[in-house]
Amino acid sequence: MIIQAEHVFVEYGTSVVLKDIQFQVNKGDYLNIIGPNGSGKTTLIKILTNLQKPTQGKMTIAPVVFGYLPQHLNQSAKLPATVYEVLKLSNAKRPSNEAIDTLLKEMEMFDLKYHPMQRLSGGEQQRVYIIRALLSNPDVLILDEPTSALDPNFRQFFYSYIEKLNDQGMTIIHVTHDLSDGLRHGSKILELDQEVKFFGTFEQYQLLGHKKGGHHHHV
Ligand SMILES: Nc1ncnc2c1ncn2[C@@H]1O[C@H](COP(=O)(O)OP(=O)(O)OP(=O)(O)O)[C@@H](O)[C@H]1O
Repeated sequence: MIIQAEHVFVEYGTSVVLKDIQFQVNKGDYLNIIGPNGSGKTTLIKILTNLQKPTQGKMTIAPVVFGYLPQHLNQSAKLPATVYEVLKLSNAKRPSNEAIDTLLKEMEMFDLKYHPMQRLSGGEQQRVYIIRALLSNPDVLILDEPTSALDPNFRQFFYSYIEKLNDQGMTIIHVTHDLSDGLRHGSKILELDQEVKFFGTFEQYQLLGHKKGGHHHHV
């Protein structure tokens, strides 16, 4: 067991953002967190990454390494640092140059290694942050809307890459608006709208009449 939420509430003054949340994540799970704007997804991720505490209830988190790919690109994208500097220096683990080069090649970014971040496109910057998250070799990888700036080809490549990591035992937590992305057999779904609307496998979710890709919310 990596994460266990028991009756978790988050309240801001009188407004209840998360209500009686219960779910658990086991090692090797692929969990998709879905729900409309304002449904509490980001708040839940903040609790998982220890940036926020529940108002009530208990969130138990195993002492494992979390990697986090945030929804919004970091402002460091405006700094004159190069791709290499961002990967090497902004990573607590100080990854080896070999590990950096391998991932740069896999993500088709090697030619841009010494380019300043501020001159990369949005999708290229997003790839750099993907590589940075992977370089920390996390036990649990949290992806918050990771593909918003990625073109369809790279998006497909990205998800098959993530599936491979999941096959090797990495736990994946994927926040998304679009269920057509990143879904695979055996993956689980946590549907939020203040409270848990659904928690179970993708197959169970389909049995309830939900279709792949049919879960559209305004972004
Ligand atoms: N610091 C805060 N103070 C008061 N209300 C907050 C605060 N942070 C978030 N909220 C409210 O909590 C609710 C849930 O926000 P949250 O960011 O978790 O939603 P979300 O599901 O991630 O939405 P989106 O899909 O738009 O990213 C929103 O109504 C938001 O206005």
